[in-house]
Parts: sequence; C-alpha cells; structure tokens
Amino acid sequence: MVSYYLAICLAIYVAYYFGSAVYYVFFHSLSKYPGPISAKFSGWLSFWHTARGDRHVWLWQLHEVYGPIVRYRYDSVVMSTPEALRTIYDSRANVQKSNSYLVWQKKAAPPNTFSCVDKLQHVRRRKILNAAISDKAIKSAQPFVIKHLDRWFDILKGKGGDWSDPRNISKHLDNLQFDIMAELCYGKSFDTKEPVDSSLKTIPHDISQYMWLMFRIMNSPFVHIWVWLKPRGLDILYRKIMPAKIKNYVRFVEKAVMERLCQEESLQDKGLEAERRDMLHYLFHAKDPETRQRGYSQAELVEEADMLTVAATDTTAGAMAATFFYLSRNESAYQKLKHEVRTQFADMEAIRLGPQIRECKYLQAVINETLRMSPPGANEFPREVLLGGLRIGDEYFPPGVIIGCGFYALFHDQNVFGDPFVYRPERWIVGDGVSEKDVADAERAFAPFSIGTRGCPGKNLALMELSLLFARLLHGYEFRLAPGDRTGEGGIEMVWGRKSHRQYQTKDAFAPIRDGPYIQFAARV
Ligand code: HEM
Repeated sequence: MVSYYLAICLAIYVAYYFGSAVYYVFFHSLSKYPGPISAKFSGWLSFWHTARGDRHVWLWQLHEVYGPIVRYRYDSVVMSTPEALRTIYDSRANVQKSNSYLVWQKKAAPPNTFSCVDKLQHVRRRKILNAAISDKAIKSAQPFVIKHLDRWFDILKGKGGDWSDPRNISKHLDNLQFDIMAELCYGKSFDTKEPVDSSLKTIPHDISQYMWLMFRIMNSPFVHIWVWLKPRGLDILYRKIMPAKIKNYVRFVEKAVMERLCQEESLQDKGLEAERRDMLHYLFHAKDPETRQRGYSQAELVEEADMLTVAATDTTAGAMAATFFYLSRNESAYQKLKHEVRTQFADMEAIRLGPQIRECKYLQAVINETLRMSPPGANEFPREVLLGGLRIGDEYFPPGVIIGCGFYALFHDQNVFGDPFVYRPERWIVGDGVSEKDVADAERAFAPFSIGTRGCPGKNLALMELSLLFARLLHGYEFRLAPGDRTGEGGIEMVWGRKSHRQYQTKDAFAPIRDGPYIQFAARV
C-alpha cells in the first residue's frame, strides 16, 4: 500500500517537473533568450559551476557563445554590456536584491546592510552605514592601517640584502587584512599575522569556508526552500550544527564588540571623548538621519561589525594577492610603479592619503587593471525586477525576473578591452596610443565596487589600503616571484577561459578563494 502511494507521489512529481520544464522552455517570458537548454528549465547547471568554483568563467563562456544576453537559469538572465551594468545597478533602477541574498542573514532579524533585500529598509540602514564609513572615518583608520602594514613588511622581509624565504602571499595577506579589519571593527588587534602560534590564525580561512558554503547555497536549485525554512527553525538548527570553528568565531566577535561597546558607553556617560577612532567608534556614534537617535541597537552593531569584517576581508585580501601576482610577473609594470613611488615620495613616512598619492597615476592604473583582470566580486549580483518591469535598451524585463551583469564577464569583454586577458595598466592612462575615448569606454564598462545605493561602502577604505600597501612596500622594499613558482596560474589543461598562465585563477565564492603566489621579499638596498 505504502509503495502504491509512493509511486503516485513520484508520478505527480515527475509530471509536475516535466510540465514546468515545458512551460519554462516554451512559454516563460524569458524563453526568447538564448542559453544552454538545461539552464532554461532548471538551476542545476548554474549550481554545478558554482560547486566547481568556475561560475564567473562559465558566465563569460556563455556570453562568448550566445551573445550579450543569456538565460543561465530558468528564471534569470545575465547581460554583459556597459549599458546593462549602468542600468541594473543604478540607484533608480526598478529592482531589488534577489531573495537569494537572504541566505547570508545569520538570523531573520536584524538583517545586516549587505543582506537586507527590502529597498526601504535598506535605505535607512545604508544612510547610517555611510555615516560610519565616511571620509573622516577612513582618515581616522589610516594610522591603524599603516601600523599593520609596516609590521607586516617587517615580518616578511629578509635579513640585510638577502631574499626572504618564499611566502604564500594569499595566506599572509588573509592574516594582515583580518588584523586590520578586526582592529577597525572590533577595536582589538588580534595579531594573527605574527609569527607565533595562535588559535585565531585560521579565522580568515574559516570565513572563506563560510562564504564558500553560503555561495553554493545561494546558487543552488533549493535556495527558495532554504530561505523559506530559515525563520521556520532552520536558523536555530544551523546555529546548532554550525562548524565549531565558525561557532567560536561568532562568539568571539560578539564578546569583542560588547566589550568595546561598554568602553564607548562608559566614556559617553562620563562625557569624555574617545581616543580610539576606529570604525566601531563611528558605528557606535552613527545617528539615524531621520530620528537623530543612535542608529544601531547593540544587536545590530554586532551584526554590522561582523558583516563588515566578512565583506572586507576576502575581497581586499584577494585584490592584494592578485596585485602581487601581476606585478611579480610583469617586470615593466613593477619597475614603472617602483620608479613612480620612489620619485614621488622622499621617504616612507610621506606616503599617506592626500594629493601626492592621488598623483600616482601608474599606481591607480595598476590597481584598476588588477581589479579588472581579477575582480574580487566576479559574479552577476542578481536583482529581482519589481512591479512595473525594467527596460534596458530595447529589452523589456517583466516583474519577478532575475537579472544581473556578470562583472568578470564584462571586464573580459573583447569588444571593450580588445586584449582582455593581457595585464596592461597603461590602458587606463591617456597617451602612448591610448585615447581619451579608449579610457572613457573602459571606465564605462568597469565598476569593480558596483555602483548606486547598493555599491560598496568600503570602496575608499579598500583603495586606501591597496595604495598604501604597494606604495610603501615598493618604496622601502623589493619583492619578486619565488623562482619556479606557478601557484595561482592558469594553464592549458584548464577549462576554456582559464588557460592563460599570466592570469590569476581563483574560485568564486562571492569573494575569491585563492592560493599563492609565493613571493620573496628583500629590504631596499
Ligand atoms: C577590493 C575590495 C572590495 C571590492 C572589490 C568590493 C566589491 C563590492 C561589490 C561589487 C559590492 C556589491 C555587492 C552586491 O551588489 O551584492 C559590495 C558591497 C558591499 N561591500 Fe564591498 N568590496 C570591497 C571591499 C569592501 C570593504 C573594505 C568593506 C568594508 C569596510 C566592504 C563592505 C561592503 C558592504 C557592507 C557591501 C554591501 C552594501 C549594500 O548592500 O548596501 N567592501 N562590495
């Protein structure tokens, strides 16, 4: 009897699956768009590439085969034109983050700024966050950043004029960036970069693993069920079965933030000014622009500080690792950058935010070109079209459709960049065969921090860190690729789009999962 009912259930399920497949392939509003046949009625192909870590490359391949608009899931399309980029992520676009972002919320409430989907709720949260990561806050963060950078150079450099042992730069940068963000967000230096054993050393790695897991869930065919179950017991269950390391980390963050908040509260009660002006200080004092009351409750502060650390660690450390990869393989770029910083600044002390560093055009070009070749945010940042629909050029997308622009794919579009797999910082500087129009066209197709109200609030902090790191390093030290190292390179045996040994290969987990290159350091002689 049981097997009879099971057979009926299975038959209903199979009939439903085939019925909906026919609907999605032939009658859905996206059926006119090209794409792989299995992607037209399911999400499994997208999930398969997510699980392999090559989803960003796969989206690029799809555009190469099918053109600028591709249906890559039954309910989703990607576009790879500058116009699509500028329309979809514009503040006024009639879209919101897709519901799949809800997988990133640890608890249903309070949501953090990143995973908040509701547009109105996000506007309020974002205004408060902008006040906390203002230019003033970034300037106050500078001494903390410099302190960590200089100590990091000191740890990595060799003795005298000798080259140091080869260092896996990804691992060292994870620890550097985590120390910087912990100092800014939790008000504590965790010193995971120090050459001593510490149980905290693996935390950046644990954060990457957490992102890798969540990104796979976000792009899985069962994401809607996951999101539905979250407030219905899944969050509690997930917290229980969370890997011990992540659990420890979450507890650790809560404790650190609470301690720091107590300090701020006690100073406020005594009417004293805080000496430490880290990001947590600004988050604590951030006001809701409408009510003029404190912007965050304690629970929201913990959530926001944690979110900032996660959002900042792998993205910025990934961009730094990629810059090491490209500079250590491009002698001319390395020499030009070294020449620029050594002529622009009399000594390392002078290397700070300000007009002098803004004049380092080659430094900015190196950063741009790295973020183009290896964008830390490489996916298509999916958006749901809202009531009223969305028009992009001649295309109309009805409400409910998911739309995005694959950042990696667009930044490697041959129509815009000509030689997209070649590392050429010069493409960002007018002169030497590069016209103003060339630079303007490239800039229009390039937004590694995204744009609009959901663009990255940490952009200036990340750019400050990248500029200070490479300007100070090349002023006071030398570095080179460890002889024979090939870690992180593409290769002929890899999939189409990963074949160049001069491109840094990463796995997309919303932020990049990476390894190498191995770098040697020496003091300037
Ligand atoms: C090179 C480094 C970085 C890159 C390339 C980058 C890129 C991005 C991109 C593309 C987005 C949009 C994501 C989306 O639409 O889903 C984003 C959002 C965000 N980023 Fe960054 N980011 C970087 C560093 C940082 C840093 C240092 C912080 C914090 C201090 C940060 C905090 C955030 C937050 C909070 C959001 C969500 C904003 C919102 O939804 O309103 N990021 N970032």
